[in-house]
Amino acid sequence: MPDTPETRSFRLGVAGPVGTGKSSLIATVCRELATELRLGVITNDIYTDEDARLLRSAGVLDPERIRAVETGACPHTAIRDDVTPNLIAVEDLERDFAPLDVVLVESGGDNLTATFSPALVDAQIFVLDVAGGGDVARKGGPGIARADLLIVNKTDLAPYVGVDVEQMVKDAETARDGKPVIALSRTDPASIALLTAWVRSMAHVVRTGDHTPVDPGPMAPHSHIGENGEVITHVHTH
Ligand SMILES: Nc1nc2c(ncn2[C@@H]2O[C@H](COP(=O)(O)OP(=O)(O)OP(=O)(O)O)[C@@H](O)[C@H]2O)c(=O)[nH]1
Repeated sequence: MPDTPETRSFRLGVAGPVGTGKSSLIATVCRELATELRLGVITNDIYTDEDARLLRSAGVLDPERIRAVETGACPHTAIRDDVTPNLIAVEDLERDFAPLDVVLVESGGDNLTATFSPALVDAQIFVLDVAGGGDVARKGGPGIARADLLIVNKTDLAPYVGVDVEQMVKDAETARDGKPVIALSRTDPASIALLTAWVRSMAHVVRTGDHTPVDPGPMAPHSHIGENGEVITHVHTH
C-alpha cells in the first residue's frame, strides 16, 4: 500500500552488537511513551521470533503491535540490502493500526558494523554496552560514527567491568563529531528521560518534514558460516 501522510510513521531503527540491550531499550521506550505516542515494533531475528515474544511478555505494548521478521542466516541483509520483508512488515503494521506515530525496528543482534538502509528507517540508534569494553567506542565503524544517536548502555554495570563511562562517552563523542551520545541504564531514570526526549523530538522533526535520513555507510566485507557449514561471504557496497 502506498504511503500517505496519514499512514506514514516515523520509522526508527535500533541496531548494535548481540546482547547490548536493543530489546530492553525498545521496551523502555514503549513503557515510557506508549500513552503519549502511537507505537509499533518490528523485530528481526535470524531463525526465531524470540525478541518479539520477549517484548510481548514485557507487557509494555499491545502484543498485536509487535511483529517479527525472520531474516534467515544474514541478519544485516534484511536491514541493509534487501529490506523488502521489513518494509512490508512496517507498512502492514502502519495500515492495521493507522495512524501510528513511531515504528521501532530492531535489527537482529549482529556485529559492530551493521547499519540500517535509509530506505527502511528515517533515523537509527546504535547501541553499545559497557560490558563490551571501554575501548569499543574508539574502534569506530559506521554505526558508532554516524548513527543518529549512540547509546552507551548498561552504565550500572560499569563498576563491575572496570569501565570509565565518562571516558567511553568522551571517546564516542570524538568519534561522532558532535552527534549525540547518551549513557543509559534502565535503572537510571534521568538517562531514560534523555532517551525519551530524543525520540520525542525526532518524531516531531520527522513529522514536520525537517529531517533527511542519513546513510551511515556500508558495512565491511565479512563471512558467515551457513546452516550447512558453508562459508557465505558478503561484500556490501552500498
Ligand atoms: N544491568 C543491566 N542489564 C541490562 C540493561 N539493559 C539490558 N540489560 C540486560 O542485557 C541482556 C541483553 O538485553 P537484550 O535487551 O535482550 O539485548 P539485545 O541487544 O536485544 O539482544 P539480542 O537481540 O540477542 O542481540 C539482558 O539480560 C538484559 O536484561 C541495563 O540497563 N542494565
